[in-house]
Amino acid sequence: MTAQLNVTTHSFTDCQAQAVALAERVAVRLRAALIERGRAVLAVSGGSTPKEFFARLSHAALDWANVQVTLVDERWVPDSDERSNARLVKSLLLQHAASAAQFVPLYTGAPTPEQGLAEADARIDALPLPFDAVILGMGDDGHTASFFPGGDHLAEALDPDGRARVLPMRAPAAGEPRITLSLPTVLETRALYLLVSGEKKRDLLADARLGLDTARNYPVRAVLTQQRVPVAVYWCP
Ligand SMILES: O=C1O[C@H](COP(=O)(O)O)[C@@H](O)[C@H](O)[C@H]1O
Repeated sequence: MTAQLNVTTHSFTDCQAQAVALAERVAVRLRAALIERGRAVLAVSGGSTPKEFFARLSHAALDWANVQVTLVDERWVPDSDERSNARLVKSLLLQHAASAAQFVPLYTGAPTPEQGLAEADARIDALPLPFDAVILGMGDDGHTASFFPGGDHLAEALDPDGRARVLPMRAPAAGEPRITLSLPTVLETRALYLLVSGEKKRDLLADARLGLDTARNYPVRAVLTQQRVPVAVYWCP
């Protein structure tokens, strides 16, 4: 018998509505965590898709001083670089009400992610996991976090029983070297969201979920088929 897949999809007619809905959902999650535990932990992706979501969430009325925000993955560049995911988060999410949040970067300033790994690992280890919410994105090649097709640490990163919290990642399509939370770390969360836009990504997700043809090998399939945490896909055209 095939196990029931753990994925629900929320489709929106436009991307503003998607961003508003996800920001409201995540704010509810963070507020609940603040009431229950006095603190909240959020991990977000970079790239271009979450911009509007970040802008919306930055205005959420909640006790941001007790919220820690980190990244699902990072390009190994300083935040002065336009490719930096930390730069994106600082410029769009950690603004307005959310400027009081504590940001925990993955980039350490070491020359390579391999050399910065121990420090990045210690930063994640110091967080009061599980995360209250993790926001994933997805590239056109089926990568999510920095789980890139052909990545040098892909198998280790996707190992459901792997012990590494963070891993370096180098891949032909990744551009610069990366650092990424491993799949088990991504799944150590009370809520998991996958924020995507466009018909191409919608079709890619459907193929990956079903394991059709080449989509069988898309790294995002590991997230869609795991049974640890329900996945809520937020999609807009
Ligand atoms: O490189 C990255 O790409 C993915 C997807 O980005 P998008 O531009 O297609 O939205 C992102 O989720 C990841 O965090 C980032 O490092």
